[in-house]
Amino acid sequence: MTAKTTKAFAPASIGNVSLGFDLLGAALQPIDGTQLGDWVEVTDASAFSLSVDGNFADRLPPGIENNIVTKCYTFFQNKLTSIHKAQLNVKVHLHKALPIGSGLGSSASSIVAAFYALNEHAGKAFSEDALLTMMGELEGQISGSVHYDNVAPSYIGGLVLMTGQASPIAAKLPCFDNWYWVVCYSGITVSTAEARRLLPKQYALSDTLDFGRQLSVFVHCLYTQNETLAAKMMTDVIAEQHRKVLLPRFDDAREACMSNNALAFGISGSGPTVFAIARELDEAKTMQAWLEKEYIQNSDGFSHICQLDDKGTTLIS
Ligand SMILES: Nc1ncnc2c1ncn2[C@@H]1O[C@H](COP(=O)(O)OP(=O)(O)O)[C@@H](O)[C@H]1O
Ligand SMILES: N[C@@H](CCOP(=O)(O)O)C(=O)O
Repeated sequence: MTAKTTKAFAPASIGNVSLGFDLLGAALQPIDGTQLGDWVEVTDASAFSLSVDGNFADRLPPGIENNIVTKCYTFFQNKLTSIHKAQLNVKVHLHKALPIGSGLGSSASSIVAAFYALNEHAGKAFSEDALLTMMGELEGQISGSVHYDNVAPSYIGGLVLMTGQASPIAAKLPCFDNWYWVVCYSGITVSTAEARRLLPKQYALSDTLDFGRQLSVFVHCLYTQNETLAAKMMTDVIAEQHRKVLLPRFDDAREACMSNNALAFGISGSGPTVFAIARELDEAKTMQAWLEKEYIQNSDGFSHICQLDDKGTTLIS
């Protein structure tokens, strides 16, 4: 008899989306069909083990105990035992396709794929919010504080707003179906935890007023489909000015994309990936060509033209 196997794919994501620090995130699907994200496979076995492959597997910390997927398994198993008095005897395989410290929600993608596959394998033992809480907890262990703006979109798909409540933790928003999201990973590494330490502990009242105004007007625009006003709200008063020092050629990249009709441009998560929004595919291609030539720093870098991935995490075969 063949052992039961469950395999889940979790897409890359843009945290913050410029105007929603820790509160807004978007899941990505390259338009050329590339699978931009990690997958995790769980198979019945007598004892836990973790194997890893994929383009960025060799950049993971050595030792399976240091891989976030092992920590996900332990965390899930403890919850399963304490709440359902059950045991999940499995081996786990991680396909690491997303570069680490890239600003594309790399750790989130591994975490989400792992929890999703474990939960499906355990017969959907936990609800969506219970599982999302676990994902946020593990993401917090990596970055130093719990934030859902990568795990939530990677899990449920689309453009997602965090509620700050235990249930629902996240709400999917409408967006503009015609938008192309051009992402470019420069190839260097930025630690999310370190990029968070760069931020001030307190902000000026004027910045907090701008933050609240921008996010609320943006959400209004999504529901009224006012693309022009929505795009005007997409600037970052919280993180960009403090983090862009870590990103060589960030200002040049903004200038190049905006002068090619980008609706918005910003840092994806904590960077170094940047994103630009284009209304037309030929404009997206022009921005991508510039970013590939000028923003990428080494052979690890890449760029994709994406749309929002509305499905989020899915089972794959
Ligand atoms: N499966 C994994 N995927 C990504 N990072 C992992 C994984 N397991 C452990 N790590 C560690 O977690 C940290 C992730 O760093 P972080 O800057 O948060 O990356 P990202 O922003 O790409 O999620 C790194 O220190 C990395 O070595
Ligand atoms: N809101 C977080 C998002 C981090 O995203 P990542 O992809 O860089 O891990 C932050 O800005 O710190």
